[in-house]
Amino acid sequence: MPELLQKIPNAPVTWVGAVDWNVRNFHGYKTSLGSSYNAYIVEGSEKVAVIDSVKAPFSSELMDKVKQVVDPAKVDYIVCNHAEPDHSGSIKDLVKLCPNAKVVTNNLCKKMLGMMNDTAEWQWQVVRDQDELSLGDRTLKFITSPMVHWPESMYSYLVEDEILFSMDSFGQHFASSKRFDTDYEWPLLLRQMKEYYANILMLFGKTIQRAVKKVAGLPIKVVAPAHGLILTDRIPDVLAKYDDWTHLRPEKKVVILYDTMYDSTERMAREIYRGAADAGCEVKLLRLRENDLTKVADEILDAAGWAIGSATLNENMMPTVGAAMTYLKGLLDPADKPVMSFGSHGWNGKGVDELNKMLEAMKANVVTETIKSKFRPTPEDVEKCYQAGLELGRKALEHYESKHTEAAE
Ligand SMILES: Cc1cc2nc3c(=O)[nH]c(=O)nc-3n(C[C@H](O)[C@H](O)[C@H](O)COP(=O)(O)O)c2cc1C
Repeated sequence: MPELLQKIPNAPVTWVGAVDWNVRNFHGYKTSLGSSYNAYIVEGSEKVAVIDSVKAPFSSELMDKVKQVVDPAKVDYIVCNHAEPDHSGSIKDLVKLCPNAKVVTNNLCKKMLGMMNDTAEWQWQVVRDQDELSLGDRTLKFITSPMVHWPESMYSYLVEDEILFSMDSFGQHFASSKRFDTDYEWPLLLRQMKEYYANILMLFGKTIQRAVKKVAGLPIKVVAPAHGLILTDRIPDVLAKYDDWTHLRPEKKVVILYDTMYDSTERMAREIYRGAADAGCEVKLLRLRENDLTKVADEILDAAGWAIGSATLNENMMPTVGAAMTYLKGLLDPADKPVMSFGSHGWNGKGVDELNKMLEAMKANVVTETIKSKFRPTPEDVEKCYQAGLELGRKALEHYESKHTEAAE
């Protein structure tokens, strides 16, 4: 498919990745617009490097594209920035296709690739932070970026053309025949980038801040991530958004997550909604039966506060609520956003008790007493929910102020 080879303008770099039009579930993440696995060829005057590879089912596509750009025997280096199989899954085939190529990566990534592949025959060039590799008239520089997204993650930087190969950071799950941010309106790019950040990177805010600081002094004309569109025009906008997201700097927004069997918990959720809205917050009400975890993470990322409610089912919370809590426990650390819990039960209310144990385990910032109702909420329960919503809304606004004041200092 030669039409899908795309060059980065004014640079000896060709995109040779694969577009995954049909993926709708990426280890649980609902990828409504599909994705892409981006790989690149850099042609220096003396040496040629392939940067990253694609998910194994797309391997033959990558091999065909590499052959269209260069004689595989003339590929000197295969750079691996991240060992996750969606980017490293075809390295084994590249190694076979390019008999003279060394796999260039850091020591930890080398070890991980060894645990995922039979690497006995691979030739290696192990690099460290800030090492440079000459391709003749071009230079690749390697910048380690641990925990963006795994411990072995690193950036590659093409010095002369000022291109940062940013691996998972600044990526988006976005299938397209177009390759650049200039091909789309900002709101769509932003939506895909935020959803990706929330679901893949939210836990790594601090390590991403460190990595961004490490490359902040470099001139960067192009950010070429391992998923989605390549950034040329929108780099400052994206960096500003990453600054907000990595600091979990919220909007004035409260998100209420809940599930219900016979609507009593929903009645409570609606009253909390009324209270938080009266406090001055935008409020989102998400019933977890209908809203997937991808949406939950996306909404929580920029929430200043949240509430979580469940009916009691068989002495536990509802499974949809348990799934949301498990997902959020992984993504929210520290869980300093103000939160409250609530729910309806018939006789022992163990569902909300279990929910509270999970809030405790995630060291959540619980700001109101739990509200439990027996079957249908009484007028007193309804009033309690309204007041708790009001309080949650106020705490959320305080949280918003403190996060934005921190930023201004
Ligand atoms: C299948 C089933 C299992 C239940 N298990 C429990 C239970 O273990 N403990 C309890 O207190 N209530 C239990 N209940 C009662 C519900 O929690 C109660 O009806 C509650 O009001 C439901 O809230 P909802 O209207 O938000 O769905 C159960 C109800 C159903 C239908």
